[in-house]
Amino acid sequence: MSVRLLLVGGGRMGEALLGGMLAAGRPPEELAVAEVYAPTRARLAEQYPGVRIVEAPIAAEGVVLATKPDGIADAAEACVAAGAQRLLSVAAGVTTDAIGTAVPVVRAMPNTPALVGAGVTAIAAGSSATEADLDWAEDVLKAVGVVVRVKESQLDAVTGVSGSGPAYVFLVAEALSDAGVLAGLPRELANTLAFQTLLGSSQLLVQSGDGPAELRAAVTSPGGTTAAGTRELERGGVRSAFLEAVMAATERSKELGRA
Ligand SMILES: NC(=O)C1=CN([C@@H]2O[C@H](COP(=O)(O)OP(=O)(O)OC[C@H]3O[C@@H](n4cnc5c(N)ncnc54)[C@H](O)[C@@H]3O)[C@@H](O)[C@H]2O)C=CC1
Ligand SMILES: O=C(O)[C@@H]1CCC=N1
Repeated sequence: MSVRLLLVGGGRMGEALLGGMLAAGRPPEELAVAEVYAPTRARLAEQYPGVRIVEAPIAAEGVVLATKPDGIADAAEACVAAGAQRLLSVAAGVTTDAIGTAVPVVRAMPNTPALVGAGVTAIAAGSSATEADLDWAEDVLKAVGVVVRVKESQLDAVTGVSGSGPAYVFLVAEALSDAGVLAGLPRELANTLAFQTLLGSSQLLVQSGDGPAELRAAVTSPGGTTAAGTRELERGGVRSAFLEAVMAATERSKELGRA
């Protein structure tokens, strides 16, 4: 009997999607994971009871391909040979043309906050994928966060912003906490202040409808502490560092697609 959804690759992204879908209430019996690495299979089996954990692809109505970019085309072929009806690839850079299987392919770029239901995923249809395939992909992914539809040509830039984005935010979290310690606070307190500030600021940004410049102005009293701190961030080139980081990640995504 074929499974509803097979995840191929139970690594960091595959597990974020798996954990997020289960937390959102998807029944474990509908899900399977194909993972080549035995210790990972053992860990997943223990952590996610009810989910079928296998070594190689099995027949599935739909498949999420979450192996490394250079293994995606082979994994796709193996899934189609096993009876997959449609594929959703989350690999950075690899185009749907390069995957080029006999079944429809949707390409997506999710991010790891999917694990806590707060991901954002952009999806794009390959040439043989229909609106119904995009609806299917959106249905799978909306359980773990916001889903947006883009042109496939935009996915490298999406990767630079939101696929890799959590790593930039975690770096900011580390730096803000380290700065608190430098200013004399105990680590645990600095972590609480830094992490909750990131969470609260993100919620305010998304929920208030105000733009970041407006919200930043509301924190910045004339001649006050924030203006003094912001001047140092600008002096350190933080804005330009973000521009360069996203451009470098976008370019790297394109390179992965050419490899
Ligand atoms: N980690 C992230 O934040 C994101 C990753 N991605 C994409 O997700 C994919 C996976 O990335 P990660 O999870 O970070 O890598 P990872 O290395 O943590 O996971 C890959 C997993 O696939 C397994 N694997 C390799 N070949 C396989 C095969 N033929 N069949 C079954 N399992 C196989 C590996 O043993 C490993 O557990 C990549 O293509 C990446 O571009 C996309 C968005 C975000
Ligand atoms: O670093 C990477 O290549 C993957 C794709 C986006 C996030 N992680």
